[in-house]
Amino acid sequence: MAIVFEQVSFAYDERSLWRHSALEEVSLELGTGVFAAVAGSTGSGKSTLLQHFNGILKPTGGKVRVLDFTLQAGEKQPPLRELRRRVGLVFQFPEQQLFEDTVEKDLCFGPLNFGMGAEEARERASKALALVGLDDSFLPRNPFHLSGGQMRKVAIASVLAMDPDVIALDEPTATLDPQSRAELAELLSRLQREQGKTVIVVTHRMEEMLPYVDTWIVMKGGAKVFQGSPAELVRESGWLERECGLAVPACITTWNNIAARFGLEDEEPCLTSEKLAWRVARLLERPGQSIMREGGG
Ligand SMILES: Nc1ncnc2c1ncn2[C@@H]1O[C@H](COP(=O)(O)OP(=O)(O)OP(=O)(O)O)[C@@H](O)[C@H]1O
Repeated sequence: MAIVFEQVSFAYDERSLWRHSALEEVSLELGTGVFAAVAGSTGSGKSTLLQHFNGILKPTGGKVRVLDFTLQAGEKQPPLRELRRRVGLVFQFPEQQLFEDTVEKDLCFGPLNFGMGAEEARERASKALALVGLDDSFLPRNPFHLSGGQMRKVAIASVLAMDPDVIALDEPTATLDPQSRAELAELLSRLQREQGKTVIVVTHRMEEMLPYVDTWIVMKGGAKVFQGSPAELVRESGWLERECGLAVPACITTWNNIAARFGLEDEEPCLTSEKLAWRVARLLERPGQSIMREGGG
């Protein structure tokens, strides 16, 4: 397992009057090499959960195991430097990730900090930049003078430059244009499929990640209320939408309607518009079939 949470609780300002509980006894397991996504309404604890993956936050109750590292409430913490080399975390706001006056320095910071030579660090920087669709002309630029979308891509590249085993990203597609959003989802999927990376994405836009995700986690009020495959998510989507404020993608709702109409509940759901269109076309080829219910409903 890449990540195991055992009854993990976390409270901000734990010892003060302003104590605020953000995670409540969360248990979960994520296998090595999975593509997982974390959904849930605003304030449900997604970012707090993610920040436990590389020790930015440490549990105030329970135990977190990430790769070979264990973070346990009340126990001595493992060396965080090595944990952070192997688990890259892309923050919700790129300004939290970038601090140098050139993109090159920001991208080389991690590799240099972990002992690489200047040339290798620069190669890593250039490669990571290319992965997110930016060329070397960005290297001398000030990251704080870039557009919001470019800045986010640089923040993602700064994590990729470290070549971590686990990549955790907090709403990475926010501020990206539609094409860049699709390219990023595809890139993350490639890193998972071709390089065996474990990828975890916090997202409010479930539809973007639907074709790629193996495991969905849904948070509510600091608790994990759901973990399952895409097919299980589809089956449970009604109450997740009602009870957890989840913005269930239109293709899930459409699939559920089609599955109910044609008795396909046991079939693997079609979760992209292309697959849905193809499946509906096949259904309509059946003799005497119509997509409309009798009476036009
Ligand atoms: N630094 C902090 N100090 C005190 N409380 C905090 C802090 N950061 C977050 N919280 C609180 O912890 C709870 C969980 O916040 P968190 O940011 O993890 O939620 P989230 O699901 O990621 O929300 P969003 O979708 O809006 O980013 C919220 O009630 C939030 O107000």
